[in-house]
Amino acid sequence: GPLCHLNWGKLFTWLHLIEEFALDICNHFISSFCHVLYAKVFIQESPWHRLHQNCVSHAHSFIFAPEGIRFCEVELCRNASPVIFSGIKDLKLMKTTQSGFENFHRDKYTTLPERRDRVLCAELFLKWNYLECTDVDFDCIWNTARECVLEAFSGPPDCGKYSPSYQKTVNDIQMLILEKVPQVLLSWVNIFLKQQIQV
Ligand SMILES: O=c1[nH]c(=O)c2[nH]c(=O)[nH]c2[nH]1
Repeated sequence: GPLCHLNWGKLFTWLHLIEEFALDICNHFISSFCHVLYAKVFIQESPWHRLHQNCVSHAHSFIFAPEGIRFCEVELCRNASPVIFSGIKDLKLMKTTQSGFENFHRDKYTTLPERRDRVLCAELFLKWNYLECTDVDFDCIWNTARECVLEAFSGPPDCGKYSPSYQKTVNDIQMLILEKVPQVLLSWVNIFLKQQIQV
């Protein structure tokens, strides 16, 4: 499409942060074409890490790190401020204990028993947007948000933290992000259960 006509070499020299790169692309289309009123760009990183054998970097082999994929969505309307979302997807986490599902509403159709101990294996998706889009340290905020997820999901290393439902954990993650990252306006968090092994 029209992207083929961009000078990719030049664009890549601007590529420090995916959020800034996405905003550059939105600005490019809005400023280049007067009939373009709205632009939306989605970018996700591919976290390939070079393999190491006995502390020697491999010449050509890489491993895809499943540490969560960083992405952003930037929306820009002509004559308006951009809306920037940053997020983490495909973050796989597991708790082998300290997870249950209890105290949920029951009716005559409910068959699911309450659980006080189960293995919770989950894939997380989260994104957030910003109160202000200027002078934002996107890298630092992304790392802090990720630490909030890991901390709220797992609790202290020695004893952990009991989760009575993944919904409660979603809420804990969101509360911690709002507490630790004042630049965040709203956050969206989803936990998809992958496997539930009842204990
Ligand atoms: O934490 C949980 N929340 C649910 O809503 C749910 N539903 C289900 O089958 N297992 C679970 N676990």
